[in-house]
Amino acid sequence: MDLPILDLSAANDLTRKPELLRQLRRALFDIGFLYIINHGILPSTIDQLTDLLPSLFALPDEDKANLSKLNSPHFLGYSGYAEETTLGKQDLREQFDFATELPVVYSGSGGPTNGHLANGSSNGQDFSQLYWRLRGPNQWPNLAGFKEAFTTYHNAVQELAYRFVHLIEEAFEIPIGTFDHFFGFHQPHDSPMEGNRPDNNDLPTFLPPQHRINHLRYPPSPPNPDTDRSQVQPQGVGPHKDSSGWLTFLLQAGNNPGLEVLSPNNREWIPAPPIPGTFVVNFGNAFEAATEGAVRATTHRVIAPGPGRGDRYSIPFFQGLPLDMTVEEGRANCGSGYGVIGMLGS
Ligand SMILES: O=C(O)CCC(=O)C(=O)O
Ligand SMILES: [Fe+2]
Repeated sequence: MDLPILDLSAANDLTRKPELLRQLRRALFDIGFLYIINHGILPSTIDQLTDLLPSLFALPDEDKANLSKLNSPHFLGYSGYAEETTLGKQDLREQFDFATELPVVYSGSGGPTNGHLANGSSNGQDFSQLYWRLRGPNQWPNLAGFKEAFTTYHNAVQELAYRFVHLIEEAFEIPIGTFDHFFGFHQPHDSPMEGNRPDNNDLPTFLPPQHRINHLRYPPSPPNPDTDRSQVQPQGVGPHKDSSGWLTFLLQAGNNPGLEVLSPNNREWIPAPPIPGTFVVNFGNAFEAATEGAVRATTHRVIAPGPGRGDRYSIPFFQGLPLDMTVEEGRANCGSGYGVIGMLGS
């Protein structure tokens, strides 16, 4: 089984669009993983960021320590090689985690005053729940051009993500813009795209969410005479579903393979090698919950490069959701309001 490759240029061509939407429906319900090509992001936007990855990871240890995620209540920053684990086993990668640059809103102990954003504005919202601590600014590395390259990339993938959510709505045959309010767009005209949801008046309002963008380096594993079979395939990151976010847009930078996707019958690992000009798209746990399992948050893993290979770099963009949104609110939009996605998938 190969993963489908969807050509997003068909979205602008009325003769090709129906087939694109059919492919998208199949991909959503069958495997939950796909590639997109002709996605509209400029190669220069991608290259400016990926060209900086070797220098980012070559920063002195002291700089990395200063940027440690442990310094950040928002869990943004650096974590060192093999410091994180999946299923009790070390992930053989190091990473810098960044996110949409946003001010602190948390108003519990140590945060700004209840109901006031850190920039002084008040919207009457209660930000005392601990989960609001997750929202806040980045720790920026001292690396010329990085913040600018990151910000340009962030904005471009955010726009792609919202455009892609609209395509999913079309594939589900629910009104375009149904999910817009998850992303802080309260009226269709707030949306960067022309959403046409009929009636938004009764919907809860949310702050625009924070997207998280991890920058990952998987170094080649050293030659290992160990006969332990678990060492034969070094764990870059162990089998998991994406927990933070709605959709994931993964950029595999360079040509080092390693990503594998669990097949629908849970019996085999399907390789998802880098394909130039593409992103890999998959769905997070929240999407699975909101569609009551109709769209799967598919398990995947990364095998770290073997001895003698180069570093593998990748950049997953986890599309954020409002921290105060409940599963019921997610479901209400997928189900009773506009058509039952659970039934579409069955
Ligand atoms: O590095 C990759 O290709 C995938 C990483 C991943 O699945 C994750 O960080 O959630
Ligand atoms: Fe993942």
